[in-house]
Amino acid sequence: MDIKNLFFSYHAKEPFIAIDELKISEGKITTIIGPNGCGKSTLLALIAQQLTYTAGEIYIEQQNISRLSRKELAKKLAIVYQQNEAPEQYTIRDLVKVGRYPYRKGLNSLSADDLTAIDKAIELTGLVALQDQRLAELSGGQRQRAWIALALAQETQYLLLDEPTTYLDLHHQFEILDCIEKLNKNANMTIIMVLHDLNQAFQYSDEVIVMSKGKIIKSGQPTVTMSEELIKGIFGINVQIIEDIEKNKHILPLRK
Ligand SMILES: Nc1ncnc2c1ncn2[C@@H]1O[C@H](COP(=O)(O)OP(=O)(O)OP(=O)(O)O)[C@@H](O)[C@H]1O
Repeated sequence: MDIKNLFFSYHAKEPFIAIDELKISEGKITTIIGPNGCGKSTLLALIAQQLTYTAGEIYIEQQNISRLSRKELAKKLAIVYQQNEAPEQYTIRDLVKVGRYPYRKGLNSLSADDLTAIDKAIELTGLVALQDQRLAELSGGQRQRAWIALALAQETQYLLLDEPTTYLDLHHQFEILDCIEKLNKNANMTIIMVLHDLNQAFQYSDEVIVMSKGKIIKSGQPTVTMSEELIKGIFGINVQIIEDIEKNKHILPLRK
């Protein structure tokens, strides 16, 4: 994905989001990090064409995606928001069926392709046994996986996730991140997500994008990009980057 000269403002004055050039690699996991209010969700929403930018272009495979119809775009790119709402009486399967809307014509019944995509999405998210359970009866982690399954049923190359681990306990946070990693590795999906946990960004991302005040400060491989100095500069906290016996790096926040 290529983003060029992207400008956006919620208010008419100066642009809030200002990005000259940003490339997001296909087939990789890219995580956007940065302090509260720096524009992470706004950037995701701009990529997903949920907000109209004042200038700029976003290309997927040389195609300017602002020119695509909603259905065409929904075949290329799916987004899972931080908070998602659906009728509580829906079962997981009902919800996942919604992901087939870009492929459906009118109110026709589901095609064989639709059913295959729905089954695959439910399987990839580990929800086969729970598929007839109502959303109201699910835990936060199961519910999050159900929304990811809806996005998968869209059969897109790109999956965008806005803070997919919010409100989940540590076990379920890792469950979701492992599920996302599997989608990337096994289904070759390009993942663009927002995370607050810097260690999780470190461990699960091929690339990170560091934002501050609507701008991209740095991007690249996490271990190269996220230095102690950069984290101090962006978040105003002292950290130490340490290595465990398996040579994995971890960010250790220090009290001032
Ligand atoms: N609909 C809106 N109208 C006006 N201002 C908005 C709107 N949505 C967000 N903002 C403002 O834009 C800025 C960026 O918000 P955004 O949600 O993109 O940040 P973020 O980095 O995702 O933050 P967080 O980490 O807190 O989720 C904030 O100052 C926010 O108040």
